[in-house]
Amino acid sequence: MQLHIADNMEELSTSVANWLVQYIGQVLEKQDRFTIALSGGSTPKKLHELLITEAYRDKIDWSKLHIFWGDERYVPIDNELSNAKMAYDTLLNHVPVPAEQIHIMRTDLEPEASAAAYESILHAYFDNTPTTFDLVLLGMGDDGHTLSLFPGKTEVIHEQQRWATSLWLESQNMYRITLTAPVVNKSAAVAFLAAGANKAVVLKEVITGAHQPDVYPSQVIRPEKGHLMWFVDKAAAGGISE
Ligand SMILES: O=C1O[C@H](COP(=O)(O)O)[C@@H](O)[C@H](O)[C@H]1O
Repeated sequence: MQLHIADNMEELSTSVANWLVQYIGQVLEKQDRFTIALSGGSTPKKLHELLITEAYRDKIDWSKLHIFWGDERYVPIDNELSNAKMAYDTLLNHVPVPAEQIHIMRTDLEPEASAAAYESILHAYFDNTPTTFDLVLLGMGDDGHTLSLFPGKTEVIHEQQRWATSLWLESQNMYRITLTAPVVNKSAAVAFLAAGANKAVVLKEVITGAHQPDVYPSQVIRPEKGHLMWFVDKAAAGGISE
């Protein structure tokens, strides 16, 4: 595991953007597509905004990117809570990724049908490849959740077979659709982005504490062969050092 600590959100997003440009370029020297799962929430917004600036936009061959999501809130795509809407507004509406290479988690189907449809897409992409995604970008909530793997949602946290599933979240009165650990842990690289002092206590437990994935679901993310990176700001790092 590699831990990168930036001074603030701006620097954190810049480090990830620089690393991303270099990593995508390196992967595309060996293959003709780059598969990436985006995260939702608020943390990636700054990164997205940077990637569409002149400094970065032309350094990425967007035509070769294939876009997925790590999880989705079961709301219509024009709802402010939609992870897909956030990514379109801040990134995808501004870069030339072919529409047929963008795979949203659908919320116009029943939650379980949507998860099953997503799994079919994932299997079509990855059944004959040694790894799944080239990169999964993840966030972490201040309760330790990542994707839509929330504390106490034991069955979903410990899922072994399915690559995508749906779940009901009482606390938010909402269904979620999420990738599961088996498909994420087969990725070539996973990068967590976390910022803010409200994440410090949990981040320390996730990275340095005992393995308790039911309490801290982010701990279930352990790529089998791929790289695991954490990009965090000083506030989230608290007392942890690189
Ligand atoms: O609900 C969610 O939250 C996490 C963390 O979001 P953040 O606002 O703290 O960055 C996010 O990674 C996930 O995709 C999203 O559905």
